Amino acid sequence: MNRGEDGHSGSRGRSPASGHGGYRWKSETPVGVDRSLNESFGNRSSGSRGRVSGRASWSRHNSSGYANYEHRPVQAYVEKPLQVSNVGFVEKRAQNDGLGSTKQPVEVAASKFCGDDKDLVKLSASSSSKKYMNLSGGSVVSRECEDKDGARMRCDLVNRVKDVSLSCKDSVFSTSGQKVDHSSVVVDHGSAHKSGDGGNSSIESSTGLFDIFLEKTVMGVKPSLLEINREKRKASKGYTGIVIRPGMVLLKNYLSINDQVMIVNKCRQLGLGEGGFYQPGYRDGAILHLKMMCLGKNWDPETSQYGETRPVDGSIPPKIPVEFSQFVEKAVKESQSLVATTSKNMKAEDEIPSMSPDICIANFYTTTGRLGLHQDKDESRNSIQKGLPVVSFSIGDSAEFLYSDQWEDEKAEKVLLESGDVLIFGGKSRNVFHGVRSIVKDTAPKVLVQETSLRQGRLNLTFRQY
Ligand SMILES: O=C(O)CCC(=O)C(=O)O
Ligand SMILES: [Fe+2]
Repeated sequence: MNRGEDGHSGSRGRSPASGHGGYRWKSETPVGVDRSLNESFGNRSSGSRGRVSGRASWSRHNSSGYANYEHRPVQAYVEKPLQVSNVGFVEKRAQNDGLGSTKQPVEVAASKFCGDDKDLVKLSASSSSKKYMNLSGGSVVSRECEDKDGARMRCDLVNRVKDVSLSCKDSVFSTSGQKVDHSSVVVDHGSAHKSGDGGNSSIESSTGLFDIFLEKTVMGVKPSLLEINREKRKASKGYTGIVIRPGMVLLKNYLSINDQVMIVNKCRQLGLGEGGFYQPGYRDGAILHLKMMCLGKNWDPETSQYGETRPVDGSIPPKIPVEFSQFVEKAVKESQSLVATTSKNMKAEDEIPSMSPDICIANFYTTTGRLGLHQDKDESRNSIQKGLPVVSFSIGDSAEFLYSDQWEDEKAEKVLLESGDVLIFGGKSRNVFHGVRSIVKDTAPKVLVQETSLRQGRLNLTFRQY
């Protein structure tokens, strides 16, 4: 995978290029080095690369199970028949995953306007405020999902969220083996904001790993009932599927708040253990504008290769939690059935092939984080050739996500990825250039922030099959 944070050779590198807001994408290398202008290009020698110091000798820990975490079904909605604006009425198969969905038909209401701005699409179920996306030839499918018993579900949501927080709270240990007590930790987005990107928790300072939680120091402002109710309404509406382009599907509002809380808590727990969140950097000394943790296999930005250990500290990446993989496989199935309703000439499986993730790259972007245009192409040749999709979860603050067939941000299309969105790109879009232009501050759901101690910023998980 070439991860272009400030565009390291089109891979997940970073590449300075002419660009928006201090972003430069093009570099001297053909495939994407994206270094920010204020970063040092030199310093190839060992030394300060802004990453965790030292090679800790990690003791193996059992990261595979969810012994301390009880995951419960979350989809308490009834699916209805599916309708797509320019495709007509289609019966939609119910989700089948044992994660709690019902097997009733689903109705999907679609809304697409073509005004002056061609292909302006309203995401009708995405939020209470109007959100528009500029899509070329995309189609939108909005699934209205109702809970069987609205009141009960809302109650359940709050209870489940609490359960998740509690069970995760109990299972969090610092790497020194000390149990971390979060009973006194109250979310304070206000103070998180004040401390900005520089804030860190006491655990972070003692381990050298990046903590995606911030410990509260001052009593924060609690979200208003109005805000909480708005978010609950949004959560109970279900998700909206959008075919952005062949092979690329966006499932808006796909992960429920309690799924997000579970994922955040699990990532925080893993992030403070062996192979946890650290500051990645390139061989030339440039750093990525994000913190990273790999699950399953390690992706090394210095070599653009996957391996079983992380060269910078010898750590072994934690396994991908089984619940995460279930979400991914289910999301891919959903995207396939959406594609089946919209593309007449292609089999959905050809457009977005199925996959079983064995790699997850978790990125945490602080509010100044970004990632330059790049292609994900360090997976096996077979995986890339088959177009096995990359599945991306967004949690926390929203991100301006760019995608393009070319390695030029001026030509890139933009879509806002909000908390709970799942983006899938495989098949013809497997090699799409993509990146994160910016993080939109203070846009994380208040309930999520209240129920976890997530910092300001964005957690992104991209799943792949090697
Ligand atoms: O954060 C995102 O949405 C994209 C992340 C990404 O492209 C990567 O990790 O390769
Ligand atoms: Fe990527």
